[in-house]
Amino acid sequence: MEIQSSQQTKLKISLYLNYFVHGIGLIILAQNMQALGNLWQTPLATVSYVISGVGIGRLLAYLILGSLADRYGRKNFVYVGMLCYLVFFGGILIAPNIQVAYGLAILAGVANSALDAGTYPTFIELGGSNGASNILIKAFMSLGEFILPLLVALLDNHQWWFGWSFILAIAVLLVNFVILRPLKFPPQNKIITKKQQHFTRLIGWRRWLIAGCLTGYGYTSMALMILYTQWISLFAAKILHFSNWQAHFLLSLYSIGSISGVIILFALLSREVSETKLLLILNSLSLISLVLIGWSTQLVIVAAASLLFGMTAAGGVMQTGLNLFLKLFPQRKGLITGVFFTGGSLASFSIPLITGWLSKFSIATALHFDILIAVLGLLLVIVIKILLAVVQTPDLKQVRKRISKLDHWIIVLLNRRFQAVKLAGEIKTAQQHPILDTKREEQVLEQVARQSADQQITPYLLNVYQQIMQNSRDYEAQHKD
Ligand SMILES: O=C(O)C(=O)C[C@]1(C(=O)O)C=C[C@@H](O)C=C1
Repeated sequence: MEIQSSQQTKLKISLYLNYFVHGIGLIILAQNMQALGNLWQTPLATVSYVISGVGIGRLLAYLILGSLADRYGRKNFVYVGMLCYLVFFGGILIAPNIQVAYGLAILAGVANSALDAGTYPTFIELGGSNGASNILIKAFMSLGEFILPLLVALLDNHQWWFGWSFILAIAVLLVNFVILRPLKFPPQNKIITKKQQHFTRLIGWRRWLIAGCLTGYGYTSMALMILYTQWISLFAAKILHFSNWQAHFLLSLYSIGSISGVIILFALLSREVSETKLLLILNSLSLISLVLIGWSTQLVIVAAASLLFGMTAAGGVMQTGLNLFLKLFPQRKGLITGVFFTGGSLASFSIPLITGWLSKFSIATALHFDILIAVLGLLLVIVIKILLAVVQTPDLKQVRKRISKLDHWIIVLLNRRFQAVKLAGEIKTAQQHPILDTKREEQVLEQVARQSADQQITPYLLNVYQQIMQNSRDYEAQHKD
């Protein structure tokens, strides 16, 4: 069931459009603090408290929605994300008080989680080159984050209603609903490449360790960016004694670096450059640039290092980590997306708290903490690289141990299946229905084909199931009275 390439392009555009809206959603509350404060008749600090609801929503929803997305289909979750955002953008404009606004902010966090759980796995399942498309998600988010402040300033200059920026987001979402509705998503959970099959040889503690490292990487990769964007301007002004303009310009350089980083990374991943190699290079470079920022006092060096840091730490390196994670665990892509971004959400939540405390010693300490995070991130990537390099074919004894463990579960489940089948047989006898139900058997086989994780295995699974059902019928016939 290949999707036509024109359909694929439409699907990609539609998924990207959502992230343009998401980029707007990320900063729309912060950009309209004054107007919203007036609307709810509350001070700015209270509006800022509402913004924290988004983080809570994400933390609550990522794991739950991620695992559900594996069961109920990607498209439904993209819909849920869009719908939640629609309610958020519309609701904020008419929220009667701060409590309702807080609830809506939580909903924005849920929207974020649902979109991610539906979208990232889909891009991987569309196949193609190394998940390069996932990197462009970052570019569309940046586009939204770039356009919104300009729009807010335009509305403000003309003293027009601030709500128009919310209406823009609603309009894009509505148009996107129309675009998305007829589009087909790729089949879920197929192991596609030879390389991915190679990774299924990774068993036992190594598999768990890699999963742990990649989850940790979800935390460090997000923490790296959050910390820098929060403290760099203050650090430059107070510690390096740069002018106010220079201090803020560092953040702009970081953004320019980030956007060029996305383009470079997209090109490299499209050329099938290995993800682990990229992670290693990018994390080493961001560590070097942070060291330069932390210890140089020269404007030119700090400025160049900020550009490099944006390029390497905020140019899609997080998405690259997730791509790798998804390829290693292709059966539960939704759940993996949820786990990875839960790490990221924990970073967004904890870094402001930790660095707030560190800044009591000095702002330099807060910024230098980013170097520690960069070292940690690099170490995680090195461990991942080593573990993947030593993936070897396990010996016969190990494989058989694994087969025996799996057989144990299969037997438990088959026992339960036969018990249920017996019950079905008793009901059919009572209602005078025949034992054989061809239509039902077709449904069972369809479900097997749909849920199979690997298309190459599907015909064998279908054979096994035909045998199981034949034995079920025999069992039902034997216990008829
Ligand atoms: O669903 C039933 O009616 C069953 O008896 C179970 C079952 C099965 O094994 O799945 C067995 C025989 C029928 O032909 C259809 C399905």
